[in-house]
Amino acid sequence: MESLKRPAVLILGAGAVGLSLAGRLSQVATVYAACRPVHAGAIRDRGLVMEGVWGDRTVGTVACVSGPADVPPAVDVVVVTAKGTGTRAICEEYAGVIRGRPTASLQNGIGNEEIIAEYTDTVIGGTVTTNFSVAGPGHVRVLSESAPMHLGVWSGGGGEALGRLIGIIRSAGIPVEADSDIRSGKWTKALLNIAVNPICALLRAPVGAAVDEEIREIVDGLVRETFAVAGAEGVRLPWATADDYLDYLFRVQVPDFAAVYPSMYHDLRQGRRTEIDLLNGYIAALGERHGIATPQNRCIAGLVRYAEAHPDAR
Ligand SMILES: NC(=O)C1=CN([C@@H]2O[C@H](COP(=O)(O)OP(=O)(O)OC[C@H]3O[C@@H](n4cnc5c(N)ncnc54)[C@H](OP(=O)(O)O)[C@@H]3O)[C@@H](O)[C@H]2O)C=CC1
Ligand SMILES: CC(C)(CO)C(=O)C(=O)O
Repeated sequence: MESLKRPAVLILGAGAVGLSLAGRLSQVATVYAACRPVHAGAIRDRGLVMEGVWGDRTVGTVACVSGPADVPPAVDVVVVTAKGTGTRAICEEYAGVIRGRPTASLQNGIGNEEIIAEYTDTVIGGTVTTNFSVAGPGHVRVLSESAPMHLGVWSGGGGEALGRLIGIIRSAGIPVEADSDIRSGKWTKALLNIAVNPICALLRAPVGAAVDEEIREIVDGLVRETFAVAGAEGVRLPWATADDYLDYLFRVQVPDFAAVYPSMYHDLRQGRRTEIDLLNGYIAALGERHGIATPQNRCIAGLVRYAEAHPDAR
């Protein structure tokens, strides 16, 4: 007989994405969120405040954890939403919890699932094409949503776990689809981040800045180089050519996110390391390996690294 137990989800690295997800999933699951004390304190005091397209509400049922000792054995599935710069550290910290449990990543960039796979057999890759930000302690804002979440088995026999996780997310009312080629899915999402995240972070501009004639030419170069590198890596993207993707980017994605700031913008403003080496920096490094010139990605990655290191430049 099917168990009627409420599923239990642990979210590792709960900030803009993870707390928003925790707020929604807590309608249908028991949710534990590993977050920083500033969020945990506010959430314990008055609940998690959510605003935007995922609903305006205060959620009183998210349980914040401050270390693996706080995590109960009943957890069924783990979802990592830390920045890619913190994936290894959080996997190390929660290694005993992750081991033996299906663990999903909703992070941007390339390389997180490989790290998680060092800690558990069943890894689920994922993407989320929605804009989240932290408005204050224990307070998140969800603005534009452009596509359903995508989840797919990365490694291990995770078909059943994938189905369960999709069921939980869908029953919370979040649009989600199974992706039979999540490696390509991660690259597909990365195209958008490569195209707009560093530019908006450096210019302190929302995504709509990409339509400016001068900026559009740079975006064009970043995307063309990424297509060339993806081709050399044997990644199958849903668009046959860079021009086809650029058409989608400027017709759908840029308008959907025109007024909002991407995650890398917040990283630079707050003096945090960015995910540049999982995005444009990764393309530049792979390009070098394949003998493909990636001057635009090298240039933008260098500018972001400089801004990371020099407070006056951000
Ligand atoms: N924001 C967005 O619109 C979107 C973001 N993404 C991706 O999702 C991922 C998360 O992004 P986002 O939510 O914006 O990032 P945030 O920085 O808002 O959230 C991550 C949170 O995890 C915390 N954290 C890191 N390590 C630990 C730890 N060991 N224990 C407890 N807390 C920890 C961070 O704290 P601290 O900062 O102190 O390290 C931070 O509060 C990224 O890969 C991003 O690119 C994907 C789609 C949209
Ligand atoms: C889709 C987008 C641009 C939403 O903000 C994102 O992935 C990010 O901010 O990193």
